[in-house]
Amino acid sequence: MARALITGIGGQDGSYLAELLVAKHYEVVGLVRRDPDEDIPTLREVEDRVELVRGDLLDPASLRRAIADVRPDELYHLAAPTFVPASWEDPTSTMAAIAGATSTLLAAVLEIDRSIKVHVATSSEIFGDAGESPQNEHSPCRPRAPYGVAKLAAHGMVRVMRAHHGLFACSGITFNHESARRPDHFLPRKVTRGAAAIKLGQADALELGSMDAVRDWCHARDVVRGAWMALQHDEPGDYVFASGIGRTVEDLVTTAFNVVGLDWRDHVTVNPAFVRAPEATPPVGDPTRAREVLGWEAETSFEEMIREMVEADLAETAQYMAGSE
Ligand SMILES: C[C@H]1O[C@H](OP(=O)(O)OP(=O)(O)OC[C@H]2O[C@@H](n3cnc4c(=O)[nH]c(N)nc43)[C@H](O)[C@@H]2O)[C@@H](O)[C@@H](O)C1=O
Repeated sequence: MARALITGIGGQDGSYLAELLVAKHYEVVGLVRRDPDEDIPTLREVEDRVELVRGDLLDPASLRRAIADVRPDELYHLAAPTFVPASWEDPTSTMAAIAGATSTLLAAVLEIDRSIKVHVATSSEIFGDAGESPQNEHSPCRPRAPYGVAKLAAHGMVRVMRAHHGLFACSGITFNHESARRPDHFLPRKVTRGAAAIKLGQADALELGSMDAVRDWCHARDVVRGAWMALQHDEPGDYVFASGIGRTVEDLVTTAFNVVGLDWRDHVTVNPAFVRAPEATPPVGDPTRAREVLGWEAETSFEEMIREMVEADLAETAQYMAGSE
């Protein structure tokens, strides 16, 4: 039985990956920052089938210990701070938690067991003002925020540890990926939750930022399947995981409000507090390499994903309303 260690198992991506690996009969161990005995709602489907160990991205010894104790065949490094604007508030700990932790894990693999296959979740934020769109694995990288700089350092560490030491290490350059497990400070969940609340009379307005910003959204389930596929290939490599389609915030809002049969124009207002500096290069991914080398493609369409999220939020809001009656 293959054994996998997932950092960030309690997050959106970690929980979907845990479900995938459990279904494939892996022994799954997850690294969590909090008390492993605490309830982690995202892991309800697999809680009896995964083991949790404690570790903190800012505590290198805890990361090394996890590798040494678990001795996984495959390491999926997904844990990281993820909200891009927050990286401006504390660039130093952003670098430590993303670039520092990735270096620590790769060095630990080298020292403890260099046969461990490693997948590191990086990000489309490494491209920033790339000057070309869509972006592929060879596009220029000019990140625009400390988060992207830190992810680019992590991506670079994967590449040099692979080239210099021959580690089986892969960087998954993931564009935006979503689900009903996404926290609602990210746009898609904020919109689907807002549309559900408005539909059920729990709110009447939704404040957003830039309506014309472009993103390439796909489902988190698809992205984590790509991570697994990368580690099953004969050779390690880097892959863009994306739908390949750019959509605006307005497209997303329209799709979500259509699910509940409302016109977003009656409810959405722009709050400058949520507006970010416009991007010169639209972040849209070119997943050709993942498709040609791994046979990967996004299976859930954008519309299906948004519908799934809105329906989950309608159910959750209705449950909350029933509980507070
Ligand atoms: C690939 C990358 O993907 C994610 O980062 P993100 O793209 O910053 O995600 P988001 O959902 O916060 O913003 C998406 C877009 O939506 C615009 N937008 C408009 N109005 C609101 C608004 O009200 N809230 C938010 N959050 N965004 C808004 C906002 O300006 C931006 O253009 C993370 O997973 C990150 O970890 C990662 O790696």
